[in-house]
Amino acid sequence: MSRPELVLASASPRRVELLALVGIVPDRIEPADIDETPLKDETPPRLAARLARSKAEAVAARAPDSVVLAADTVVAVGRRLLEKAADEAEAVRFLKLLSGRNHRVFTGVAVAAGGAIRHRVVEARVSMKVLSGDEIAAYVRSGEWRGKAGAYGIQGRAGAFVTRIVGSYPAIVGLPLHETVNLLAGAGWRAE
Ligand SMILES: Cc1cn([C@H]2C[C@H](O)[C@@H](COP(=O)(O)OP(=O)(O)OP(=O)(O)O)O2)c(=O)[nH]c1=O
Repeated sequence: MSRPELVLASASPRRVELLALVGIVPDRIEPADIDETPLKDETPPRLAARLARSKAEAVAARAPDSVVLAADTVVAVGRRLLEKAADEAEAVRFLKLLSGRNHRVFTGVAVAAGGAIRHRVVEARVSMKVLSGDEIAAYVRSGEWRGKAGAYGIQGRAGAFVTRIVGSYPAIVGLPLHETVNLLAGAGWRAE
């Protein structure tokens, strides 16, 4: 029996690269365009779950016979929730908040198949060294922060800012691989 089509509901190039590491190549990529505004008093893990599910549902509505995979990554520091920075000034603010502290990264991953949807939320804890004003300015100039939750990329230059992580590294980069493979297997989809 042939496998159903696998659709990745994401515009994130990192998610494609992470899937490739475990031998998963989506048949199609169709980013979901949804409103990512948090609800009032929504916790970071609930937000990551809701957005991952909404992205998967939005694309599954147009591809009911496919297996649809989506994810969402948010950063939480203290009581603050950090999504993607809108501009350089916001990126500077985010990096000042993360400097010399621990924060948490939550990635929700959702798989929709056959009218059902299942999800997981994976947490990682990240410690960052104290960042000087010059380091923040140089990092923001590099542009690497664009399109990344919390305005940094652990897989890039900001990897040198990180002193310790507890939890899933691929979840920080945008997709927890263990949970993703399990969710896909639960939906009857396995890599060849
Ligand atoms: C913390 C962190 C996040 N990120 C990325 C992962 C996600 O792509 C992005 C968070 O934004 P998301 O809204 O999760 O995803 P996206 O906008 O890139 O793509 P789509 O909504 O279409 O799926 O931040 C890194 O690449 N490295 C990091 O260290």
